[in-house]
Amino acid sequence: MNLAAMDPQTYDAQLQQKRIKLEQAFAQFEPPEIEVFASEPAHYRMRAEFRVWHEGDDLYYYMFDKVLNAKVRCEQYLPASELINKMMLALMAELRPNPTLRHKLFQVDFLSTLSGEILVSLLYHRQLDDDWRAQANALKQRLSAEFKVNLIGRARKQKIDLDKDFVVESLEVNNKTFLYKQIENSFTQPNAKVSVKMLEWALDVTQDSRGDLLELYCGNGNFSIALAQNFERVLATELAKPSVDAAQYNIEVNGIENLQIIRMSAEDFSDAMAKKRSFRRLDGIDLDSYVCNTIFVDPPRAGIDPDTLALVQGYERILYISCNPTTLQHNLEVLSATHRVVRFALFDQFPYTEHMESGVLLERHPC
Ligand SMILES: C[S@@+](CC[C@H](N)C(=O)[O-])C[C@H]1O[C@@H](n2cnc3c(N)ncnc32)[C@H](O)[C@@H]1O
Repeated sequence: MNLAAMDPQTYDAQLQQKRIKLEQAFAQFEPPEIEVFASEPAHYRMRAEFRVWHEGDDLYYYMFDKVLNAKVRCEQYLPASELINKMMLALMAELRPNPTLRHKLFQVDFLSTLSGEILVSLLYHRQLDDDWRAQANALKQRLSAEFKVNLIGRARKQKIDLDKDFVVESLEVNNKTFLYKQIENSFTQPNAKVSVKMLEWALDVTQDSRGDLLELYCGNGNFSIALAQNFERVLATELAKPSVDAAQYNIEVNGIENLQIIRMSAEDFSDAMAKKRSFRRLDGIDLDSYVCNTIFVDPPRAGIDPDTLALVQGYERILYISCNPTTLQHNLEVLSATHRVVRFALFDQFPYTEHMESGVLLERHPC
């Protein structure tokens, strides 16, 4: 974290620098002009985590500043949503004078939404007992006068949900509302408003699609749910069980009837598609019945492994969302032998940092 860089006055200039850097890094692939999607310059992060410092009777949130090489007290945090900032103040005012709730508390995580829900996780270096539970319940009651809040207590091998361990986000995508269950400690896009721009861009680049869609690394169905309208059917896979459970909920609550999610790693799924191995989880799913011209991938920072990349390369159109330009570059070095980049976007998910989220649409070279 570099707190000095977080200056809304310099936001536009910082984004231009990112655009230039991305343009230079990908020049070898001769992409069309980059489409740039800016963030809000403040209050754009829906998640934030803070360490907690104890100093006599005082108690405060802090972050580690890489440039100053020091911890910095945070009463408020510019990147975090307004809801998180409001909750930071209300929560700390409650925790500071409460011996039970502050005892050995070392971290607080916030997960907020545009829908107004917020989840607060309190992390401790001690086991949590009935006294903690009673105090936490009373705290939740008091906070509920002002917030749609849920509290979770965590300690080594212990997790106490006072009510539920998720929030339901509501995103307006091209004038349609989609609901998304987001589970504590599972992957969700951090910048909700930029996430909406990503969904709208993905809908735009796939609007003339034919047939079915195969999606790898689908998380809680963030893209799958929105993209289903552009395809006959969607088959999506994801490794993490909580995300798959959230995706099933999201299919139901959004009334999506042409989307099926399977819990499987991309590597195993590639083996199944290549008929190298068979898997019980695929019983009842006729992979050969899917007619997919398009594959959609949104892998973790490590990018796509070689076997999965070989599978991806077999499709006519590849839509690739990436949170790591370095691994995207490596994967494009392989894919560019058969495909060319026809759309290229920079989504500023992570203002004031080096991180860059990009979107690439590739089409197979004509033979
Ligand atoms: C960048 S996130 C994208 C999630 C989703 N597309 C979204 O927008 O929320 C990458 C996802 O890949 C999943 N993942 C990580 N390694 C995987 C693997 N080997 N096979 C399948 N999924 C994996 C993670 O659990 C995570 O949900």
